[in-house]
Amino acid sequence: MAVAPPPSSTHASGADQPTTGGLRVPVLLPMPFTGPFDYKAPASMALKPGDIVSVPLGNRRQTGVVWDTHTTLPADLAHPTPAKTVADNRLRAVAERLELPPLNAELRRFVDWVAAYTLSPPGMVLAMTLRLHMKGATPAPAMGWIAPPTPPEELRLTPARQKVLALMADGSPRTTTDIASAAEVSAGVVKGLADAGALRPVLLEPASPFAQPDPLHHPPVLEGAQKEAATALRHSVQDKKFSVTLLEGVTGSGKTEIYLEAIAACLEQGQQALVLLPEIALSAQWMDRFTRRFGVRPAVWHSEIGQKARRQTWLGTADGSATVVVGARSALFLPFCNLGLIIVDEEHESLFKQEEGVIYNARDMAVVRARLAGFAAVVVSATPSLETLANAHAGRYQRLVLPTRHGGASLPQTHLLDMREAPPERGLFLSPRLVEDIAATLGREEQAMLFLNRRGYAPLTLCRTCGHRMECPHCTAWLVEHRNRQVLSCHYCDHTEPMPPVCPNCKTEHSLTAIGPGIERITEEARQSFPDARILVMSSDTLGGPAATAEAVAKIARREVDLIIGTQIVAKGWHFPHLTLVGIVDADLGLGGADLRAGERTIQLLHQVAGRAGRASAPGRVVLQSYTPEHPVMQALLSGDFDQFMEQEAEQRRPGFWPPYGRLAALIISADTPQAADDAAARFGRTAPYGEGIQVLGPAPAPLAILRGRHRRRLLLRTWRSIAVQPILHRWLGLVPLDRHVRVEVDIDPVSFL
Ligand SMILES: Nc1ncnc2c1ncn2[C@@H]1O[C@H](COP(=O)(O)OP(=O)(O)OP(=O)(O)O)[C@@H](O)[C@H]1O
Ligand SMILES: [Zn+2]
Repeated sequence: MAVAPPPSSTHASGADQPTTGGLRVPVLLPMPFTGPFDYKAPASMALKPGDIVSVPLGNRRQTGVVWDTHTTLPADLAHPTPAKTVADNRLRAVAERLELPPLNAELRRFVDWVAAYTLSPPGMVLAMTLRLHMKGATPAPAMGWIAPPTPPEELRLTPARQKVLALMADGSPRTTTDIASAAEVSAGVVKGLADAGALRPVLLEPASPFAQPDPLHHPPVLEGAQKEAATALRHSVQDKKFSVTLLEGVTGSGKTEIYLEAIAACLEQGQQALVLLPEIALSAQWMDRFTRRFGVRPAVWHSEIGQKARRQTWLGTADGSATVVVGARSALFLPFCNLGLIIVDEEHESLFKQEEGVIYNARDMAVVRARLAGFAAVVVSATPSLETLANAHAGRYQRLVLPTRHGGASLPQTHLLDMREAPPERGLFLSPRLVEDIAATLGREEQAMLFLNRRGYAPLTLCRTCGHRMECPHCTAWLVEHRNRQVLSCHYCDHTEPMPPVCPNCKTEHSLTAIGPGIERITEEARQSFPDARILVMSSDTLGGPAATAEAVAKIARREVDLIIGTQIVAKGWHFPHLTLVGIVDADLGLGGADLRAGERTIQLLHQVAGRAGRASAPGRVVLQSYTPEHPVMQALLSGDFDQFMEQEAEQRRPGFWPPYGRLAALIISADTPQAADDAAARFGRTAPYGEGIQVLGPAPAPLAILRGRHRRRLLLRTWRSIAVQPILHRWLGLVPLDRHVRVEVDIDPVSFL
């Protein structure tokens, strides 16, 4: 049941006063309300903006944050909510100020900004910052022992006891466990000494779990372009001003090595650094690299670290003890107290876009956080997005380029295999020429990799008798066969069903047929072609988590694997020195559909996979299987001229004001019934904004017309770059009353058009 919130008052204007004394204070709660609520602050609490407090809400207690009494948003984004002032005598009082570090002004402004930009309730953005359970968040201090200057007179001294007293003679406090292991005695000895009065209990400061990275631990030797780039990055950090730098370089050119120098500069000036990776769970090798450079591991933030680690890292960023954090996009909302640098590695990755809840792009919001707080951001890629390239061309971003691979390694040679000329045998998917190439590679005792971005055995199951297709009952999607688990499953929702023995439509037996390949099927084919090869399959189905991934990567490095078969996981920045051949099973996949960025995204992904080949002394080869070798994407992969391809992309997008030359915002309307969805979509269509430089496309059924049982319609607002979409959207949304069953999602700068 919904709790009736206390009446709200968002102070759209007002003096910039500290909210001390027995006053009313606005408190932002991590919930989908339009703004903060007013509470009464007992004078004794002396509350200030940023303090984390517990307040009554309905008949519960809720954690919230004392918010600012005025907004600092630019006019484009400021969206004043009508202030409904509650009489003083009806205000409820703040219950308690929690013993937690307050959220600083920088972070509060960032929360407001992201909320306004994405049209999300500010409380939902705050929720991403407060995502730890606040209860009991201060860890209990540990107990330890200290030796008094003189031991008690009648102490019986055994050899074990002497060892302990010798250890403790330096006067430092230690825990029982530490004493027992350092003096090589049992815990009983420690207890005996304590009982005899030879050790006294002390409270230990809660130890920070974060060791400090040492910028001088193991610096690399840099020359030429690497040295220039590292120097430029160091300077932008040392400037302590807002700047964005694009660090662009071919795969294996040392981009990671170079941006670690920016982190070193940041550490040298006593500031914190944040590194955002698209898939932190896959970062085993990255962690090792960091450790080699700085001597210790960084703090890590992603959805799979436990509750305790989350709490420690959250507190560590707030008190400054966590100096370098590497994380997934949500790390952007950690309460850093002294952040001086954000790095976004693989900035072109669509995984930086969060598609649920608060819909935001972590790459873009990282730049916003850097701008609001005045420090350097670095975005890194071998194949930068058109958005970032346009920013570099316009001079908004500094651009640094590493043109060659490190250590004399050459870029892999690319071969286009025209599948119309060299088709595989019926029912198979690897061209005989690719099979020969793999055989030759394995014969030289080098490693090969097959890439196909499709999980499971087959993307479609069809009845040969009646043509029935196995579809998800809840989504507009085919069911994907997973033969290892003997199920059909939907890749858009949780639906999974056993493989039926007969066609559910015509009841014919043995008539259901797998159409097309997934990596399970490619693995089956590879096992037949290379019965002696040691094959490792890498996909989210076979790699349970970060530990399993790390183990798989270690196996490859130890050369216990000959052939790697994987989905996009294999593209992720790995450095496999013995890998010399990469075969792309279906280079055309991903080019179908009407996605604005299909070409750009395909070239980025395939370039990255290709970049795994030949990173050490032996030269690498990449074989692309394609039915459309004349396609500009294939030709660009063949020539390696990424810049020219991106220029052509730019020319195609410019005239129609497609991003980055215009702005997009999508409305996704969903409802329980097609009728309700159509009605609501039509109302949005009728009230659509218009004007010079403003256009609305749709409504139209979404490509995923049904998702988890909800019927979806889309509208797309496209404007000139000079026009802010937020005020237009606010007005538009205000014009259309919706009934309870209809939901509207706003997606600013959409990446997915499904
Ligand atoms: N100056 C250097 N000194 C020693 N080793 C280096 C240096 N520069 C790069 N390397 C090594 O070369 C390899 C490739 O470098 P790195 O992984 O940084 O490249 P990258 O551009 O980030 O690659 P990718 O885009 O493919 O992920 C790594 O093993 C790295 O340790
Ligand atoms: Zn489904």
